[in-house]
Amino acid sequence: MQLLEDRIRKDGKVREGNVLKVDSFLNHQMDVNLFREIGKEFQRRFAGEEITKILTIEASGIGIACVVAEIFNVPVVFAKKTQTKNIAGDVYTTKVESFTHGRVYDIIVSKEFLGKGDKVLLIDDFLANGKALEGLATLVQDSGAELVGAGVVIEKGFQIGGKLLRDRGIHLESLAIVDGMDDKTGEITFRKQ
Ligand SMILES: O=P(O)(O)OC[C@H]1O[C@H](OP(=O)(O)OP(=O)(O)O)[C@H](O)[C@@H]1O
Ligand SMILES: O=c1[nH]c(=O)c2nc[nH]c2[nH]1
Repeated sequence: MQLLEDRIRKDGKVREGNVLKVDSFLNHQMDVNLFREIGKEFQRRFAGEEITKILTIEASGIGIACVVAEIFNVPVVFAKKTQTKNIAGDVYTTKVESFTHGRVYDIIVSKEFLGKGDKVLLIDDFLANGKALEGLATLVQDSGAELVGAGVVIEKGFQIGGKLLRDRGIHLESLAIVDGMDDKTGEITFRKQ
């Protein structure tokens, strides 16, 4: 998606440890006009698919998932990374290693909000090692819902997640795939799609 690649080149910062910092428009401050264009692009790429629910994971997936859910006119559910009193009880749960927090979370979704009959599109801001999306796919599977596909805003194509998910046969759409980035020069290379 050209608009997104241009924005990453303009405002993205390459950091040590394979981190691309895009917090001025994607996952801290959020440019909702850009989000709307991203949502429309997901709508185009998943046209013809029946989708009844969007599923994401806190925290950084929530903003973009809400805009996508509005465009698809379906509810959005986010997996929580911490057990809270008001969600105790019947939950689907699995372990996810967080890329930026450097720790493992027991993520949870209430059984009330995911189950048989749901046709689920996963949405997230980033795909790196694939832990977050794999965890969400596991929750969908455990719930008996159908996994329609996964949409991510930025895939770091030099990390393993995209390959793992595509090898599992998941319909994955990444709006920008970064194939290389250099923290010394700041250079970012995108995959031609
Ligand atoms: O493909 P992966 O290796 O799983 O990386 C992608 C995940 O990493 C980030 O979450 P993270 O837990 O790092 O931070 P957040 O709490 O800001 O969402 C991002 O929001 C994705 O969910
Ligand atoms: O802001 C971010 N930059 C990244 O490179 C990344 N990888 C996973 N999650 C991420 N979030």
